[in-house]
Amino acid sequence: MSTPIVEIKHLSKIFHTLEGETLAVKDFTLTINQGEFVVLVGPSGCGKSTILSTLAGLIKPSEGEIKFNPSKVNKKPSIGYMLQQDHLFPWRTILENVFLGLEIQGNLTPETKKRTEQLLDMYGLGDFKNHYPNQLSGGMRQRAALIRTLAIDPEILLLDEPFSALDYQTRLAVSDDIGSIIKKEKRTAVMVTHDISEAISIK
Ligand SMILES: Nc1ncnc2c1ncn2[C@@H]1O[C@H](COP(=O)(O)OP(=O)(O)OP(=O)(O)O)[C@@H](O)[C@H]1O
Repeated sequence: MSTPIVEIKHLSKIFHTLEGETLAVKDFTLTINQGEFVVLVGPSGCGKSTILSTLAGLIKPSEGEIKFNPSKVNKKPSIGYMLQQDHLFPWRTILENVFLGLEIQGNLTPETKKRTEQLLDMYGLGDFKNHYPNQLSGGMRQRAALIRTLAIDPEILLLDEPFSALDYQTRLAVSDDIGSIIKKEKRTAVMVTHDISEAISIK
């Protein structure tokens, strides 16, 4: 049976700026089940990033509510957020980059190090762990960015147009690649994109 991990109910968000008000999201409702891969597709400016930022807790809804783990008395799951650019630090090796989230959490232990190195090996970056980001292709860097996000063991992955910095052909190959990693790791994921072919290639 499918277990809901997030319930978004009647979410609306209005941004107030000096120029006026922008209704970024209007009455959005969605239930996401454990292990589900949800892709939200829509044109630029339709409010996709706002939905992700609200899910991540970075901004507050103007109306509506988000319930996490409704069956476990609203326990907030850990969330990993992957952005449009890979944001790997050029002066750190791939290994040092994928350890970053764990370091920030103060959770870089022999066990978490080992698990992260296993992810690099499993997903074809084991031979590149001592390379620097500029020595890797765009697709490999994006894979490294995903492994950095997975290293902190998030219950929900949020992906904001994670392939938009890549050229078209690489984008389709990498989205397929990243989609299968996320499924293999049995993660719940929410991805937003304006590109319908990208959404379809995540099968
Ligand atoms: N912090 C903010 N302050 C004011 N307006 C904002 C803010 N963030 C987003 N908006 C506005 O809200 C609307 C939705 O933006 P959002 O970034 O969520 O859309 P999007 O679908 O993710 O588009 P894109 O793919 O271009 O990022 C846009 O009109 C945008 O200008």
